[in-house]
Amino acid sequence: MRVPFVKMHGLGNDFVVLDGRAESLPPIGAATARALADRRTGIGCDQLILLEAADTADFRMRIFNADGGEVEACGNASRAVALLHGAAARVETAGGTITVAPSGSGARVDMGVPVFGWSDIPLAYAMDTAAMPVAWEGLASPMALRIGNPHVVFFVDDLDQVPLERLGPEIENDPLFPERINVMVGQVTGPAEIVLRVWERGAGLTRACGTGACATAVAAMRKGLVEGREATVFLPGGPLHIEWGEDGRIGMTGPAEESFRGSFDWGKFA
Ligand SMILES: N[C@@H](CCC[C@H](N)C(=O)O)C(=O)O
Repeated sequence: MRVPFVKMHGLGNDFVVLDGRAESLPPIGAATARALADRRTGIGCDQLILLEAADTADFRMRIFNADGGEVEACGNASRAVALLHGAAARVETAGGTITVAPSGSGARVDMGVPVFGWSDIPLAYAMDTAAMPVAWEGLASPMALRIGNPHVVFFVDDLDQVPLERLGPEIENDPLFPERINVMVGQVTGPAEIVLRVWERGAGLTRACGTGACATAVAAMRKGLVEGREATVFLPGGPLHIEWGEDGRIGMTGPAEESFRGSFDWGKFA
């Protein structure tokens, strides 16, 4: 059986998208997701995205990291999926229902409301999530929050000095984070500008993370590191515009692109 796929990306954070909305696909588990995501022997991507029919939204988006783990949210894939769908839509995810709307060569996504409670993120024990009393070498006093998925955000004076490829996996897998965590390191470079590097849970260093950009902008706003409630977050793959409305909801606007379409032999990956 051959299964069609669309290869897409948002700022270089890349996806294999399988569309099971009209005709359902065979069940996908961790091993299949890992095999498809493998850049040497599969199609290759940071996340595998599965679209399914839904009862209470226009459709459902399921997200698998390159390590095979199914997770709750993916900001960049939300924009890619908006482009693929071609119209505004309510999209059910494991992290909550989001609203996507194509805009120019990308999309705006209503990412919902951030969550700051330690047990909701979750952390292993109670602490102040706005200034956590923890450090990994020079990375200290981060903020933890949930944007559908869990993030820990550090701010530093010089991003180039941070060995994220070494500290990222250490922090991701620290017992303080029972569901592991996405690790964001930001440097504020202007009244509404942040430069961000990303270590993603289950995917490692990526060129961009949409939920991570939202988490970092909200953390900077909460800490008073930027002025107002809008910021541009510059990732290795390019910028995202983030607003945090007075109603508590986060808006994310940025590009997405289709790279190519193809099909694969299901039996090879099942
Ligand atoms: N690339 C994504 C986030 C994907 C999921 C994340 N690695 C997790 O494990 O929560 C984005 O653009 O938000």
